[in-house]
Amino acid sequence: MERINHNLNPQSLITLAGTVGVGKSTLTNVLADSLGFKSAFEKVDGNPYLEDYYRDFKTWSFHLQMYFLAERFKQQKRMHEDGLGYVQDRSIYEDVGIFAKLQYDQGNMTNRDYETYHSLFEAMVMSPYFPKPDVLIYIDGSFESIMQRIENRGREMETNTPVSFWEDLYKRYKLWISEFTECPLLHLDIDHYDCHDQDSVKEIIQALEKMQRNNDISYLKLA
Ligand SMILES: Nc1ncnc2c1ncn2[C@@H]1O[C@H](COP(=O)(O)OP(=O)(O)O)[C@@H](O)[C@H]1O
Ligand SMILES: Nc1ncnc2c1ncn2[C@H]1C[C@H](O)[C@@H](COP(=O)(O)O)O1
Repeated sequence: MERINHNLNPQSLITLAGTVGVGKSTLTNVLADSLGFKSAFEKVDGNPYLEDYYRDFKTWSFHLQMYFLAERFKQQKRMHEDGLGYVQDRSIYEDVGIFAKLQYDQGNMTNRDYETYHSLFEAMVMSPYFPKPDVLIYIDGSFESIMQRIENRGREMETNTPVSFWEDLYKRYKLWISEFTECPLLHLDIDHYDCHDQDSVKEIIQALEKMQRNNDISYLKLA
C-alpha cells in the first residue's frame, strides 16, 4: 500500500484492538505502511505455550498470560525507547480485561494466580513505558464474518477450538468495548470497510486526523 500524506503527530501510538481473526495484524501492516509508522506485532510463531494452551486451558492459562505480559512489556519498552510513531497490534487492556478474565471466570485460573497476574499488570502500567495510546482502533464485525476469517487463516489450534469459545470471546469483546474509557476510540466494522482499498484507508486516516485535531473527540464510528 502506498504512503498517504497525513498530518498526524509522528510520535503517535495507534493501537488496534478486536477479537481473534478480525483483521488486526492485516490493518496494522496497511496502516503502518500508509502512515510511514513502525509496526509492533503480537507474535504467534515461536510462542512456547499457545498450542498447549488451546489443548488444555486449565494447565496452561497462567503460563500463557505471564508470557504475553512479559512480551508486551518488552514491546512497550522498545516502542518507548524508539520515540513511538507506532501502529500496535493488540492492546494490553485486552490481555487483562478479556483473555485472563475469561479463563479466570471459567475456573481455568486460580484466585492466587489471577491476583499475581493482576498485580504484575498494575505495576507494569504504572511504569513510564506504558503511555496510553493516542487512539485505540476497535475492529468489529459480524460473528459469521470473523469465524470465516479464522477458518480461512487456518491456524489448527484455533479451528479445532469449539465455536462456543469464540462466541464467549465475541460477547466479552462487545461488553469490554462498551465500557472502555482508557483513551479515544475509533470504531470500525469489517463489513463496512476494506483495508485493501485505498479509499477506505484514507477514510480511516482522515478520521484519525480529525480525532487528533479536535482532541475533545473521544469516540468516532466509521460505518
Ligand atoms: N480486509 C480483509 N478482507 C478479507 N480478509 C481479510 C481482511 N483483513 C484480514 N483478512 C484475513 O482474515 C484473517 C485474519 O486476519 P488477521 O489480520 O490475521 O487477524 P487478527 O490479527 O485480528 O487475528 C487472515 O487470513 C487475513 O488474511
Ligand atoms: N492474552 C491472551 N490470552 C490468551 N490467548 C491470547 C492472548 N493474546 C492473544 N492470544 C491468542 C489468540 C490467538 O490465538 C493468538 C493471536 O491473536 P490474534 O488476535 O490472532 O492476533 O493468540
